[in-house]
Amino acid sequence: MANPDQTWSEEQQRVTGIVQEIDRRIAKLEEQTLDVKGEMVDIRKNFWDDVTVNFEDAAEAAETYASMKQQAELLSERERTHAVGDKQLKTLRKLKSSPFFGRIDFSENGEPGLDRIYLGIASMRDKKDEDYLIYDWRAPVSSLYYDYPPGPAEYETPMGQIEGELKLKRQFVIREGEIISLFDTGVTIGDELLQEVLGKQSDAQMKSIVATIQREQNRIIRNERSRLLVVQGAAGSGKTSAALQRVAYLLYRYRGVLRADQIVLFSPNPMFNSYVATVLPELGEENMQQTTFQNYIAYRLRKSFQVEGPYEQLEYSLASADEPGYGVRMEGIRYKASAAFVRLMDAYLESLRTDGMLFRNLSMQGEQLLSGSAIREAFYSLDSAIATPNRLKLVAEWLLGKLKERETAALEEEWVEQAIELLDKETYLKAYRTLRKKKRFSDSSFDDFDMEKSVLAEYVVRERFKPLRARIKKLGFVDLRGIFRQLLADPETAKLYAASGDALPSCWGEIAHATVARLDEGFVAYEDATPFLYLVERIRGFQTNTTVRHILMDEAQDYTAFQFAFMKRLFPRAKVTALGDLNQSIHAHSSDGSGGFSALAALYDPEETERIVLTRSYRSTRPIVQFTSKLVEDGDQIEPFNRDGKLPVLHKSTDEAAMRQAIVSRIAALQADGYHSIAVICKTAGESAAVFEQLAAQVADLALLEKDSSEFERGVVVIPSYLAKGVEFDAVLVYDASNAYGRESERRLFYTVCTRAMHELYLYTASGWSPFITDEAKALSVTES
Ligand SMILES: Nc1ncnc2c1ncn2[C@@H]1O[C@H](COP(=O)(O)OP(=O)(O)OP(=O)(O)O)[C@@H](O)[C@H]1O
Repeated sequence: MANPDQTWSEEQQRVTGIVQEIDRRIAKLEEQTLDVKGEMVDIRKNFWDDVTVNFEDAAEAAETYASMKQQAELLSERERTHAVGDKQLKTLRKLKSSPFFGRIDFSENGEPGLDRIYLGIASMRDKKDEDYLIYDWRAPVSSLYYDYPPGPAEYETPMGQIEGELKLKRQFVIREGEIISLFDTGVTIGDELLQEVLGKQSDAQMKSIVATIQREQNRIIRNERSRLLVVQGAAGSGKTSAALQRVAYLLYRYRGVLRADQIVLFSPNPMFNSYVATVLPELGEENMQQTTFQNYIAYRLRKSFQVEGPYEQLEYSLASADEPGYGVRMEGIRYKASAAFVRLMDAYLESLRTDGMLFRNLSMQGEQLLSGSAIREAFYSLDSAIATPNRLKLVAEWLLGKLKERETAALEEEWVEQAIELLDKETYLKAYRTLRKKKRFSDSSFDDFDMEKSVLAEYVVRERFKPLRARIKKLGFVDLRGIFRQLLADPETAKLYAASGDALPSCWGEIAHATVARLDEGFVAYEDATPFLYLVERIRGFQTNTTVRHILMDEAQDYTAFQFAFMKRLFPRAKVTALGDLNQSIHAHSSDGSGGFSALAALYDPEETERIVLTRSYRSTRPIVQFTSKLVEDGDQIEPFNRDGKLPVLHKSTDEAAMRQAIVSRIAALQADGYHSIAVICKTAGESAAVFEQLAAQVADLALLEKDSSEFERGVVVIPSYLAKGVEFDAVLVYDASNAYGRESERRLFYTVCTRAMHELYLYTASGWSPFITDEAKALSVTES
């Protein structure tokens, strides 16, 4: 920096100038929006005064309708203008506090002069609307800021590559229109600002990282080429942050074409949704749709079955090791998640083209109209080259024809007359109106007794057959549960469809038997839910969603090969961003690697697939990252961001009561140090509830987080291990870090738990230590008792 004081004062002058301009615009916009608001209120208040209501004849009614429509359009146009003004106001108010966070000076090859570019959360032009005072961080030129140190640099624009030299890169922290700090940076985004941001205490809400996006993260954010973008990133490497910034980028890049509701973020649980909900609004964008895969499954199956959720399955896998059938179920969970099972199911579905479809009898009030085997015959008499869903549609049409014949015959039946007599006045009138609408008769002809009778008979019969008609239209005559069950009822059946080289688990017979028993009780275990739904959709025709253009799957390591295959079919037009960390795979199905990203990548053309690896971890202090990276096998690849802090503490107590007491004292000490977000992480929900009970009396405002909690709370919480995924706390206290985390399948869960800590990490035991805390890890921590 040439002369730091002078630089500072020049930059401050610029800030002040921009703030004045923003003030002017805010005042003008406020006035305008107030006017529009007034007009809206007026229109609403006087809506009916300005509409001439007259329904005397058709012409008058048409005029009334036209004038109502005009008023409504005027109102919605005003509402739109108001919403746009409101959005602009919000952005301006944000810019007012901190107009920009970065500056780059760029000299384009072959062009005279130097472009001085200031970056902020939105663009703003000068008074004359000629030059940019601030560039949006998502503008093409802004990527220079994230991608290059001073020196040769280039960026992509829709018109092609621009090359040149970056002469200066400067960072700012500006609050309430005052520059708090300012520094020129040599490398990528300077450590100073990151130190400051990361050193802060955690919030109940995730924050935007717009000012400090790292180069690798920028590649994720701005990626446009790939159909599938896979991000493998260490714990705390900013996967979720990058995903949210990516949504904001896409909304900017494709503004006018892409709407926020065409982007879906699949997150691990409802609480996580609340945790990330403010990032986009903070950037002046609308939130994308957010959901969980479980939500979708439950929505589709809950009418017919009791469906298990992923966390119930997890609880079982963590807490039921002593129950009979545990080993078999765990093996079943692993196998049913695998790509091998997708292949088996595909082969089975293919075989149904020529044999094996099951149909229900079509009956109504005790009368069988058609037997399942007759329907089956009709199905298989159709050309097997026609896809199953289309064949079913043809069968449905045929059935509707049969139904029509049956309805005609029914018109003469005795029950019809009785039913007509029992019609109440309202139904009678309804029948009259419906038929009049269809112009079956005039007012006078309704007096005709025979006509009336025949019309009412038709009505009565149609009503009686209505549910059956609806069932046929919805293909309810296909015995989907039976078809799924058939694959399992005889364990030998599956062997016919397993691809060569794909062995069935050795205990397949027991797995199949247990699955059938559950199905017969109307219960669908979580591991069966996606395969069953896959079968349903493949047979009936996938209910695809073609409006969604982007899906982002956070914690993607927890999805099964089956779920990936399902999602691809469900959103055929969507690009996919899958973000995960194989070291944090916590579901039992992941232990054979089948839930990993290879299953996902196999679904897409390698040409359209890109993979980005993030190894730098930002969340935790260096001592915590160094400690936690010793808990997993390939941990030495994880690079800590250089932020200092205390060594993790291993606290050993003589018994559980002493352990709880130590935890209570630690919470008090952490609070005295000014930490607000503190988590006691237990292994299971059951243990969390018990620990909460015991601690609640001694820790003020202690909260228990459960799988259905929808808000991520700040403060002191007790939380089960798997729910802490994706979120972070100032300090983490791991309850019972003993052999309770002992099985190899629990290693990643243990790693996930410990990596939730930003500033301080404490592990407690009243017996021995978990085998995952190796001597190397112990050497990187402090032991106390
Ligand atoms: N470029 C960055 N600038 C500032 N903070 C960052 C940056 N990248 C990540 N962080 C911070 O690091 C923390 C972890 O980020 P995030 O939760 O996105 O990581 P993750 O990879 O999704 O983690 P995990 O897999 O462990 O859930 C957050 O507090 C986030 O704000």
